[in-house]
Amino acid sequence: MPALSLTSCAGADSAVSDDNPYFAKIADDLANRSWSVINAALPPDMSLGLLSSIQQHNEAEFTEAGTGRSRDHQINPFVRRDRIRWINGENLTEQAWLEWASSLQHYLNRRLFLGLFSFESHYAHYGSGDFYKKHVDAFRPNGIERGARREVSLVTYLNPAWQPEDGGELLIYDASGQEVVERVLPRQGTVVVFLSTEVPHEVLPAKRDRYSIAGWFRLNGSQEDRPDPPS
Ligand SMILES: O=C(O)CCC(=O)C(=O)O
Ligand SMILES: [Fe+2]
Repeated sequence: MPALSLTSCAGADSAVSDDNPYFAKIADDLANRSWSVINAALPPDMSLGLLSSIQQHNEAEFTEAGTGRSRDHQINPFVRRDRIRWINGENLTEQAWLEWASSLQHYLNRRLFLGLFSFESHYAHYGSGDFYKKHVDAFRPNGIERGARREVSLVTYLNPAWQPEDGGELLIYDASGQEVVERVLPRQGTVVVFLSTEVPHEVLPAKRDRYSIAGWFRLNGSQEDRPDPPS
């Protein structure tokens, strides 16, 4: 059902200058089934740089991750246990990551007319035993909610040589949330992209330190009385 709401415009592709070979596959997958998993999609030097960047930060700089936005924000250790640190482009690797995400954003806007407006992302560290229960990253607008809703989620993994016995798999469910349609090993370079309101997913308990980045492309949340981003 969600796939129907996306109009894919293959013809526009030829006018797109980005030649990242993975972007077309991501756009096709989003249009056809709302989610995409691509192995080795992030350049290895970027994954390695991001891993060393996350490891250079003191654990004290990471905060317990919560759920819900602003006033509804809650820390709930029964739902998720990872610790996060927002990425602000403070070194060359982080800047390269933000540029990579920005070219994907522009590609998806041109191919699928998504109107993605901004991007935010954080490192996530799941220690041994940490998990994130089944959830969606955003709820469909209900006419009351204000602000820039998360539209497309982007996740990438930083651990080299992750093995099945290390746990921490990402489970992707069908729209009903009942059936697992894909199990993703959190291996360095793998990129997962999905429609934030449409794809229930879950992180199984990790059995060793699991390093990743989770990010979201948002729609423009400007209101007459309030510019986006809110000050
Ligand atoms: O790390 C993952 O595999 C997914 C993380 C996630 O679902 C989230 O941060 O919302
Ligand atoms: Fe999520």
